[in-house]
Amino acid sequence: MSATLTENVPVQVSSLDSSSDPHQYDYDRLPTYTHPPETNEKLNWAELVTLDLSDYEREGGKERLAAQLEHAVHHVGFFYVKNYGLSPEEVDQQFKLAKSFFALPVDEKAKYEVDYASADYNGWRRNGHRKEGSTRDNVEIYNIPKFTADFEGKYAQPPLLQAHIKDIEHFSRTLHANVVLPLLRLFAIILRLPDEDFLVNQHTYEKKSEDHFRYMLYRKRTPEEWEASGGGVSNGHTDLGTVTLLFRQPIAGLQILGDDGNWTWVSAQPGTITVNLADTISHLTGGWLKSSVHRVVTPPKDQWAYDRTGLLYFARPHNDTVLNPILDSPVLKEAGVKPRFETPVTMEQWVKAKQTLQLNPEISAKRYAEAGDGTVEVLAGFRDRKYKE
Ligand SMILES: O=C(O)CCC(=O)C(=O)O
Ligand SMILES: [Fe+2]
Repeated sequence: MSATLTENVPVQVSSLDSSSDPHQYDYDRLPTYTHPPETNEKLNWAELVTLDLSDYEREGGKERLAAQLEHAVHHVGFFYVKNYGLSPEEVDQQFKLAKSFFALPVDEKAKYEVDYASADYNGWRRNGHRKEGSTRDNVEIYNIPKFTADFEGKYAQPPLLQAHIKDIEHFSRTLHANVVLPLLRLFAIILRLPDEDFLVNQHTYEKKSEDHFRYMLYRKRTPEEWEASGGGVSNGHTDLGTVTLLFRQPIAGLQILGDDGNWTWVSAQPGTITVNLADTISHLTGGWLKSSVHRVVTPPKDQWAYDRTGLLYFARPHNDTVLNPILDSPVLKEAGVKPRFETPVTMEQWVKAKQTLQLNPEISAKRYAEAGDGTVEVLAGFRDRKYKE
């Protein structure tokens, strides 16, 4: 079924066919991407803070932003950022590439299919991989690793993306430099760490880590298909890394589970990226920074006829980071946080354990069934659980 790429064997990166038109993938020759209209339905929207990152470099800016963020990262796990240093044109180009990539024939995309069994998520994840109600999921994913020596030559890109690889690299690196690293300094300020760069030093771009940039497509469905999917497009989950960045797109669907047990909808704020905290930053703070439970559900009816296209960036610490609570934070000391694993676990082990469950629904189902209490041991005594309605 899948044409997987073998790790460690350098793959010849495909170049444009010399006989073909070298301009065939120019942005102005690709199909246009326009955001679908927003819903008119009244939904129970989450109230989230918005950080203006242009304040970051100003005198006292970091402290102002940290104060604004403190409640959100401890209790909510979700917020927005704006003014992150990429132009609307650059963002639109990436939406265009996402749309064009998913429009490629299945056989073409299958050449880049992920290696599910090895829990290697870079490449294309096909739709229909997971059961959903009485049907199967309709979500496609394309993951691109960091642009560093560790990944060079390991993942071939289709000619469409290869033609724009410099822009994709610039986009990914900018998100890391302009959003991920500043946020990590704000977290350090909130945790009152003596070294503001403590977390930054565990997340440098050049050292090996499993950060990745993602195109995602939730394909539109017929009313019958939406009914059959049973309402839950993705199950409630926490992301496995440090933070996840989600570009604004207007199809409602993303929901957050609040402390009060209620799900609220995340709205599409113009010019923003939605950020959610994920498991690793929670492990590093013994649960003090909140890895938020979220899910994507069937959109409101007035949006059923549209595809939902996602651009995401997943930030993660270096693979050799040990996921124990940071020792020199007065905030964590006061809170008395404890390690979340029975024995020390590295990021590399954590990624493998969690991705094995995420990429292999049958393994996940079997292990949940064995536990029998709605939970599963991911690794070293740390358990994930199912989140129901
Ligand atoms: O598409 C979204 O809004 C969220 C996707 C998500 O939760 C994920 O990919 O982990
Ligand atoms: Fe997620």
